[in-house]
Amino acid sequence: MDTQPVLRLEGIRRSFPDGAGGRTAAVDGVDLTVSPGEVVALLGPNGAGKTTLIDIVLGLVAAEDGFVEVLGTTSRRAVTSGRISALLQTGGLLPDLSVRETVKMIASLHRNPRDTDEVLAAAGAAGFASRRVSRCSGGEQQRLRFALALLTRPEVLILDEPTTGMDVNARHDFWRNMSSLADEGATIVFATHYLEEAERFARRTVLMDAGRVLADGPTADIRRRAGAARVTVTWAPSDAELAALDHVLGVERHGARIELRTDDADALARELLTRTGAHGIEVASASLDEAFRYLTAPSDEKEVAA
Ligand SMILES: Nc1ncnc2c1ncn2[C@@H]1O[C@H](COP(=O)(O)OP(=O)(O)OP(=O)(O)O)[C@@H](O)[C@H]1O
Repeated sequence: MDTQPVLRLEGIRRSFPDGAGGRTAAVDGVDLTVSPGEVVALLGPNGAGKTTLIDIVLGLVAAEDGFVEVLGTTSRRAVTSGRISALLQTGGLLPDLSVRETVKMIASLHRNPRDTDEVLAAAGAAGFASRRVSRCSGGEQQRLRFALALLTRPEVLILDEPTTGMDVNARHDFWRNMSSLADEGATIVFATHYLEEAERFARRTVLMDAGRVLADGPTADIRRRAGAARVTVTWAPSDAELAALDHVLGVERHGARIELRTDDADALARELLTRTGAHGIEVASASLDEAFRYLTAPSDEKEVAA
C-alpha cells in the first residue's frame, strides 16, 4: 500500500501587504501532513488563512518560507498530472455556456477525461445540465465546479468552502456525493466555517485561526474539547467543591444558579446529583457557534472563572 503522504507542509509562512505599510501574516508557520484516504476539515473563521494555505498547496500562491510536497512532488507537477483537483470558492465559469457545454469544453483540455454525463451525475448537476451558467444559482455553479474537479479522476480533492451558496438539500446531496468519493478511497481536504460540517464529514479537523493551527486531531476530540454541553444547577459550592468536580471546562454563576461547561454532561450530572447538594438540573448542548468561539478564544478566557 502507498503510505507516502499526500500532503506534506512544513513551516509554511505567507504574508501580504496590509495596506498600511506593513504586512499581515496570512499563514504563520503551519505544519500539516495528510495521508492517503484521509478526510480532513480545515476549520476556521474568516481570515484564518485557510484559502491561502489551500492556494499554497495548489501552487497558486508561493510560500515565503517552508516546504511543500504534494503526492511526493511539487504542487505544480501534482496539479498538472490531474492527480489532485480543486473546487475553489470562486473561479472563472463562462456565463454563456450551458453546464454540459462547460464540462465538455474543460474535458477536451484533459488527456483522459471521465465521461461528461458521469461527472455531471456524480456532482449532482445532471438535473440542470442544459441550463446556461448565467442562469444557475450560486449552489448550482458550485456543483458545476465540482463536476469539473472530478474530470481527471483525482486521488486528492481540495475544496474551499464547497457548500457556500447551497441550500440545505443541496448541501446534503453534495456531502453524500463527497462521502461516496471518500469511500472509494479519495483523499479530501476541505475548508469550512462550520464545525457541524467538520463533525459530519471529517474524521480529522485542523482548527486554524490567525494563520496558525490551534488544534489538529480527531474531530470528535476537538468537539469534546470545545465543551459539548452546559449543565446548570442550583448550588452554592465552595471553591474546593468546585475544584473537585471532573469534566468541568468553565463555570459561570448566575445568582443561585451555576452553569458548568462540560465535556461529559452525563458524568458531571451524575456526580452533581449523587455527591453534592446540587438540584434543579438542566442540560443543554452547546451550540456549534458557541463551541467554536470557545475553541478560538484566547486561553485566559477559558480559565474557570468562579
Ligand atoms: N491577496 C491578498 N492580499 C492581501 N491580503 C490577503 C490576500 N489574501 C489573503 N489576505 C489576508 O490574509 C489573511 C488570511 O486570509 P485567507 O483568505 O487565507 O483566510 P480564510 O481563512 O480563507 O478566510 P475566509 O474564510 O474568509 O475565506 C486575511 O487577513 C486576508 O485579508
